[in-house]
Amino acid sequence: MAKSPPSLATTSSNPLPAGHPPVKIGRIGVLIVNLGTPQSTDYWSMRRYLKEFLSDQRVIELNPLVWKLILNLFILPFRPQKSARAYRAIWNRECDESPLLTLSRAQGEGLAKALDDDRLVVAWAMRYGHPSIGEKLTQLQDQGCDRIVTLALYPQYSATTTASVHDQLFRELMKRRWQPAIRTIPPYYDHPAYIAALAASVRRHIAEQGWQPDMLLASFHGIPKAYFDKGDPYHCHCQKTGRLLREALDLDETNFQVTFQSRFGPKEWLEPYTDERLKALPAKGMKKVLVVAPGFASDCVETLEELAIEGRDIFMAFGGEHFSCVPCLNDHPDHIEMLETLVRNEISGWL
Ligand SMILES: C=CC1=C(C)c2cc3[nH]c(cc4nc(cc5[nH]c(cc1n2)c(C)c5CCC(=O)O)C(CCC(=O)O)=C4C)c(C)c3C=C
Ligand SMILES: [Fe+2]
Ligand SMILES: [Fe+2]
Repeated sequence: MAKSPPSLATTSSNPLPAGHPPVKIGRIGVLIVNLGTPQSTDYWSMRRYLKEFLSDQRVIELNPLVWKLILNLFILPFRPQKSARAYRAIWNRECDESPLLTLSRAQGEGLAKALDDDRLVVAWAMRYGHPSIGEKLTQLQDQGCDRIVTLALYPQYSATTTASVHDQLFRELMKRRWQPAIRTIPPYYDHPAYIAALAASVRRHIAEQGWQPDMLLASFHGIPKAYFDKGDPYHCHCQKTGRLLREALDLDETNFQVTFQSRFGPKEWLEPYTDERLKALPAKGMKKVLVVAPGFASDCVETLEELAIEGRDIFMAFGGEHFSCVPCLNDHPDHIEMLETLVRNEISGWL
């Protein structure tokens, strides 16, 4: 049942100097944020996206001047073509957009419907590219939100992702005279509703495909090992999600493993690497493999291409027989309900 905003101060109840724009207050903005994705798969769109992403010092912790040189000389002339091939293989041709964009919109709409309250305004944004955090912040304030709760759609905290979203949010706030009050939702890697939604998605997928896997790999995006050594809690969060999911599915270490994918650059990243594990499993008699990607709130190039296409090719080339990927939680009702629970819990003190 939709409720009215508690107080909406307008020019009639709150006289303002002549020419001052009307002031609306009293609503709560709910801003969900994912990583971002290219607008198109042409060279310049890919390059723009990669440049913004890879210029973030939370993502690449090298000396900024040295990295700028490497990025411009050795990465941006080549990487856009390589990435574009991957994106073309999974592009949503019906809407002519990246799947991550389609799914983020669906999540925003699903959450707005689930919350169904006139005091709340739901928006979705991307850390890199569009729709940006700044654009959405302006829209929320224009709609009378003087309190904003943000939810970075990364269940496991990492400085490379969650902190980067928060950095950008506060960078945007630095430009504003009248800042809203802010709450940021904590990482939810061990939330019972998240684990239950993941476990249900695995069980559903096994029932649909009709074969029992010899091994379930829980593949998370990697980060450089050096970041973990310096104290990033991401690895621990992934391990805890993995253990809770394994327990929820009643599996043990012989048929469930946590692995890390998406290595970028020559340095060491978190191990074990997903592709190396996929190569090794058939020789150990594990020829039926299922992969779930609990760290990704939405299917994206990393799950649809790197796991479902490249991962399958690798596994089959090394003697695998059955391979399948569990879809991410996306806009499934279990996921929307879990996001709704996180938001309601965080804003309960504001209502
Ligand atoms: C040093 C580089 C990278 C770090 C560190 C990193 C961390 C990280 N990323 C995600 C989630 C996603 N990454 C995605 C794509 C992607 N990631 C990197 C590099 C790093 N990521 C690149 C260069 C790309 C682009 C694709 C490519 O060229 O390979 C995506 C998908 C976006 C999409 O459009 O579909 C997601 C999601 C996490 C969770 C994470 C650290 C925990
Ligand atoms: Fe990434
Ligand atoms: Fe990748």
